[in-house]
Amino acid sequence: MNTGTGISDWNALDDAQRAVLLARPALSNNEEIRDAVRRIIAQVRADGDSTLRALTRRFDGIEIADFAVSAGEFAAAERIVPDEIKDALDAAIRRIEQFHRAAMLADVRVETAPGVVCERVQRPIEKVGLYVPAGTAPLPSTAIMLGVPARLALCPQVVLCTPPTRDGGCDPVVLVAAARCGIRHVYKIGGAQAIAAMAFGSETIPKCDKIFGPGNAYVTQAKLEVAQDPLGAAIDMPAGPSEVLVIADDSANAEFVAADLLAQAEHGPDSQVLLLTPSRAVLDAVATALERQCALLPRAAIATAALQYSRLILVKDLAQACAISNKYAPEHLILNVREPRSWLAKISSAGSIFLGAWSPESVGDYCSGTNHVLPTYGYARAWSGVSVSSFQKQITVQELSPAGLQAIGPDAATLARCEGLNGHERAVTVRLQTLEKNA
Ligand SMILES: NC(=O)c1ccc[n+]([C@@H]2O[C@H](COP(=O)([O-])OP(=O)(O)OC[C@H]3O[C@@H](n4cnc5c(N)ncnc54)[C@H](O)[C@@H]3O)[C@@H](O)[C@H]2O)c1
Ligand SMILES: N[C@H](CO)Cc1c[nH]c[nH+]1
Ligand SMILES: [Zn+2]
Repeated sequence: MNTGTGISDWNALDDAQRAVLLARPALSNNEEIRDAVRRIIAQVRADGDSTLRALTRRFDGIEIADFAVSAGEFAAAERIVPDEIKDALDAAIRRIEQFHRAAMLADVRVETAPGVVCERVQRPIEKVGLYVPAGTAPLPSTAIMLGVPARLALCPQVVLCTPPTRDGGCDPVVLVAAARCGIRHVYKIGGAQAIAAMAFGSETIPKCDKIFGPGNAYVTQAKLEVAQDPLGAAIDMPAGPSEVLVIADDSANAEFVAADLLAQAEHGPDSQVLLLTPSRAVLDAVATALERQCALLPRAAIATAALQYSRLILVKDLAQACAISNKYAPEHLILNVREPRSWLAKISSAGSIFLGAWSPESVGDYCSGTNHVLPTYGYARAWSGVSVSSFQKQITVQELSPAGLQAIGPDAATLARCEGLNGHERAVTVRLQTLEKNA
């Protein structure tokens, strides 16, 4: 099988060629996707459930009478799913919960001047909507990556949407995973239409304040669209087609590197995987291993399609590799090099980092404890992956005693005067004068 993955020498390319090399595949037909998604959102807003049924017929080829998963379906899922899978889910949930709990933001209380107390408290987002992809494969792991932090944040209303199975049901492992996270409101609906339903509500699907979760280019575009609408919903981040960038030195095992690249390539034809290495021998060995390993995968056709957008790049040294990686800002970065931790400080943009030969990206996808819902498309330059704080609002509080106001009020009055905002100034001075009179 020809995976079609070309090898490029970074230092033999001009800036335009380098930009092409680092371009994301899904953005090339973005306008078409955006227009299609806008039409879907407008239809769902206008006609609710009846449009959701029509779109599910069109895009998923399924006739759905009731989107809501019944108690009977949850019970059947519990019976069908083998213990081995339940045990692995439970172990993954334990580790994800352990890490996410430890990483929760603490409340803050600081006295910034005598009698002036500033605080930060946290409150859960009331109504959250979780999207669990299931186009090419149902991803129960995404249900726990979203369900665990939602539960730790104590969100009162959690709904989950996921595309229907071919027989009009819901993937049983997704249901078991959802139930283990305390989620009972699950709807069989996928794609941009699911995002529109959670953002604006329909007869069946409740409107949510914030929508979480990854998905294909349609899902991601829909999230971006509803986030811009004041009547829509906030979103966690644009978490689109999966990406991995591997930086390898000459100590790297080419079989490991190829396996890591294919693990993300198999997600979808628009996944993107990159290798940066100063070792020509590693590049050649990985190219050969990719061909051989890809042919063995049940999803070889998908992985092969993704490899068309993928890059094997020869670089001058590891410092140059880190600089290119920061520019690309990958969803996942694997540092398969001799002393990986010594390079960590050089990395400024990545969704999640995997250090050393024994840290495959797959463990982050399932069960190491970190979250796998991460920014793609280069959004890792400014966005972070999902955490408990994604499900919370941080609210600041301040409380001043009379002495506190006397201590800082004059500064506020001076700055208000400087901005020509006399109303602001008066709100302070009227109190200071009262205190003086009563002194
Ligand atoms: N960034 C992350 O954190 C992260 C995590 C997990 C998965 N992912 C990515 O999520 C994606 C999952 O994609 P998927 O397709 O398997 O599942 P999906 O659930 O995102 O999308 C499937 C839905 O897309 C809709 N659809 C299909 N064709 C359409 C069309 N032509 N027009 C409009 N809508 C259409 C259908 O309604 C279908 O239900 C993959 O790209 C994977 O790489 C990303
Ligand atoms: N790699 C995906 C995020 O890009 C997450 C995932 C789920 N299942 C397997 N992988
Ligand atoms: Zn994955």
